[in-house]
Amino acid sequence: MRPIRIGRIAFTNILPIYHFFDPAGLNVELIHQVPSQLNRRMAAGEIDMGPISSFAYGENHSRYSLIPHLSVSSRGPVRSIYLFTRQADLSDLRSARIAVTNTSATSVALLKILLQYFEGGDPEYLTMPPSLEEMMDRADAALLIGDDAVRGAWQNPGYRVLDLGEEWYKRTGLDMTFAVWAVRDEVIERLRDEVSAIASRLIGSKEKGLKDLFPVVEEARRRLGGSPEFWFQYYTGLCYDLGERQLEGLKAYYQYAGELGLLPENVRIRVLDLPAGTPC
Ligand SMILES: C=C(O[C@@H]1C=C(C(=O)O)C=C[C@H]1O)C(=O)O
Repeated sequence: MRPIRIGRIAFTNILPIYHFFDPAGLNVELIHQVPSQLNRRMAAGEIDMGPISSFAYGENHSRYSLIPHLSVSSRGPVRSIYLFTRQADLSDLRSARIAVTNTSATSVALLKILLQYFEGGDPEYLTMPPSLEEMMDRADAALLIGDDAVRGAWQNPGYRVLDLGEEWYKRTGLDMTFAVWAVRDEVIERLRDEVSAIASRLIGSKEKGLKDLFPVVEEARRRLGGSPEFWFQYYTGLCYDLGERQLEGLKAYYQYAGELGLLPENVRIRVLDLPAGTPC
């Protein structure tokens, strides 16, 4: 039987879930990609389960289900989804030209919700590879996510940096879920026990990673540099659960995205009934 193909986000944000993930005894293959590629490959049937943009779940809600207790979420600042701008506030960008990274789906739609729904703007968007310098050469502001956002903030040559997790929280008071763990329904129908075993192993490795953050922080530093304090703050500021507060934020995000015509209306969130985890 061919292995179950599991996605893995090619950013340090995911390390607390995967650092201790031991695939021994499971027939799996790990596929590392940026979120937009994971979204595309999951939709094409080339990945069976794994993290995708919450936005991509919304596009495919009729044929995907969610693995419980796993997400990449924040309540307030996320510290790796940044809009770099020459202006002071989001409201100054109502008719700006904004470059958005081609690695994201959730955050691009989140920016549209913030600017169009909450600020009444109508900016022009330009999708580009994640290079802060080239983006700012062509636009008034640049949206970066993941490691590109972290590096961009460290190298920032003087732009104002707006954290989209914080901007969402200020306007809604809700958590924001950027990535969810999805599985294609067709895969569950064939391989329910295998999916369940992998999900339990991932939830277990996350609990170990969050309890024992030090090696996770060391791996992040090996990959990107930065101080231990930075990474401890980063990882403890993120929430990796999919509890009630995250689901409430996700529902609101789908509602706004539906109203703006970015996603279908009435996205249905279906979470598989699998073992319990620890809520944020
Ligand atoms: C917190 C993050 O969440 C992410 C943002 C995503 C998106 O915008 O589509 C998708 C997956 C997550 O990696 C991040 O990338 O920094």
